[in-house]
Amino acid sequence: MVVAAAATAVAVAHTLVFWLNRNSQVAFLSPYLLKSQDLAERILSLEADLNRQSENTLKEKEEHEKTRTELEVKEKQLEEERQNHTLTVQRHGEELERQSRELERQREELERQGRELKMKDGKLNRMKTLTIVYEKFRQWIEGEASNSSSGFTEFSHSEVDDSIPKDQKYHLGKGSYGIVYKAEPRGKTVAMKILDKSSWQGEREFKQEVGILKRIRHPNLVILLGACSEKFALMYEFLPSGTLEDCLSKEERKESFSWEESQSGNQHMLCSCIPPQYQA
Ligand SMILES: Nc1ncnc2c1ncn2[C@@H]1O[C@H](COP(=O)(O)OP(=O)(O)OP(=O)(O)O)[C@@H](O)[C@H]1O
Repeated sequence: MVVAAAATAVAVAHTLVFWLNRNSQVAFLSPYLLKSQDLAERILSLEADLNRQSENTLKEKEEHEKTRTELEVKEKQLEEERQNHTLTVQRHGEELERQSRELERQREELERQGRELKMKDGKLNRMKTLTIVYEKFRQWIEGEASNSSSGFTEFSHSEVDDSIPKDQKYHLGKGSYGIVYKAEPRGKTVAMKILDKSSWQGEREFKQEVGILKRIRHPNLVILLGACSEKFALMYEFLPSGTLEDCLSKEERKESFSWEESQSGNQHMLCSCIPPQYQA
């Protein structure tokens, strides 16, 4: 505004000087008018400087604004990257924890399988020993001379039928394979077991079994005195002292045998049946 006013004043002064020079009437005013012209030019130059500076400042301001915006964008990006990084680290941590739990579970599973294998191994070894013992036992049975079965009697169908007692008091008990009676075929007291036919495959199997049983001699086993293959009947020597259960309860042994105990019992009994030369 000031500059415009000065410029106007200068223009007016010019016109006035021009007009005065032409008319040669106020020549004495010329030095002042010239000074004021200089002043006006300097003002114009200053104004131009100011305009330039103002433009520069504007440009700088725009640059500054641009840089600030860029910085803000970068800052935002960095923040997003930081958050993403934090999330990734957190996910990795969780994944590591999950993997470590899984490893721990697999380790425990391996340990459990190891224990199971050890147990199976032990059982397998016992079974192997038992198999060897049974095999030796079989060899012994097959190799035994038939004279060991001396005293064995084949009974007829009718002899068995006739000796089955009607009185319930001669009914000794019932096992998994049949009923046992106290009977007296051919005047000899025996425990006669009539096998349930459904529990046998047939006569051939029965005869095979009898062939083995009649050869066995052991202090803890009853002797098979006779049989009848038509009736599936087995005659054992009669034991007057009651059942095994009675004996055990007398000894107040209430707990049952474990699998291992019964197997080692079987093994011990079989071993003691077999002569030393056949033993494993
Ligand atoms: N030789 C015997 N002398 C006296 N009683 C006997 C004789 N054999 C068996 N008994 C009686 O008959 C019952 C049944 O015997 P059995 O041999 O049929 O079966 P278990 O040995 O008791 O069982 P499982 O057949 O299931 O092994 C016995 O509990 C016993 O009371």
